[in-house]
Amino acid sequence: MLLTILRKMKNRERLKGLIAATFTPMLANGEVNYDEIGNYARYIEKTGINGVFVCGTTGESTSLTTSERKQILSTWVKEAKGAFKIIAHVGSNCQHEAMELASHAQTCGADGIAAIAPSFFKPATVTDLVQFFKPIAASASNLPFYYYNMPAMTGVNLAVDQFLLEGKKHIPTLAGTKFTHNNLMEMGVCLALNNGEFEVLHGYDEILITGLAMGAVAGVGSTYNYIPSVYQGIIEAMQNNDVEKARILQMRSIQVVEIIIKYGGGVRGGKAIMNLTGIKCGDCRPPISPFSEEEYAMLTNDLNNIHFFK
Ligand SMILES: CC(=O)N[C@H](C=O)[C@@H](O)[C@H](O)[C@H](O)CO
Ligand SMILES: CC(=O)C(=O)O
Repeated sequence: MLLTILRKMKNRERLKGLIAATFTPMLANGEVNYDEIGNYARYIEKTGINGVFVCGTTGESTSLTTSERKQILSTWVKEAKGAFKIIAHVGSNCQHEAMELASHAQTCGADGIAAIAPSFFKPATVTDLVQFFKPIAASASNLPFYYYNMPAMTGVNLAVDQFLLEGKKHIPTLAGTKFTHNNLMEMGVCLALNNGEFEVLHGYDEILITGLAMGAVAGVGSTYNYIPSVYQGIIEAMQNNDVEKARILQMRSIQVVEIIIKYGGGVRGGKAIMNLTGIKCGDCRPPISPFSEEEYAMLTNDLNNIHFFK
């Protein structure tokens, strides 16, 4: 059994390119708009994005019930029809809920799972974190497991390289980390471990160029949803050693990120941009406030000023 898992993990396909962190479409009454996921999936397929990261930060997982998270994931799997990869975020402050989500992700046909650190009661040590994740990963024993590292949101800033090394001893499916942090030294150390044993998925879109420079080959991001060609261009330019071109494109992404920050960040501002680009994502759930008509007008104006729609 363990040997089979280890063999499968060794031969697994590594993630490459852009993985869009999906927004969760919502109706005016605050319910999840499952019907829109089909349009969303066809849009993703058209853009050439390599995969989606479902119900992460951008998908407002912490504002969803476990049963909603399951239904959102199943809908994505159904609508993707195998055209792109599906990584299910199963993290929760409640280990048992995360285990339930992980087991569901495997049953419904996701390609991998990821989990963020618990952030109310925080793990004090790397060992605590490994022990927290162990049964979660084991609940989807055929799927690669990624540790979603995001200290700015969780307040958990344990050494990721140590987590990977210690985690591997207890979590046979541990594939790597989704690294949403500005500590590029730590990122480099993770990438270099055991001659590149672990996948390190780049986190912050506005500095994708730096992650690629360190050696990352895949990224998970919210703005990939609406400016995929900018990031596809950055990846291509870096592959061609055209740093200057990559930098120009990265500055383009920064212009857009500056605007979303003005409107409350990647989740709130990003969801509003999705609405403007034609995928009906609606508003966020409380405590993130709804977007007013005035704000939509201001946002459109800001985006026009940087020729976003061209
Ligand atoms: C908080 C959050 O959603 N982080 C995302 C993923 O790591 C990023 O894609 C950011 O949204 C993006 O880099 C804009 O800051
Ligand atoms: C961006 C990202 O990784 C998330 O939404 O979780």
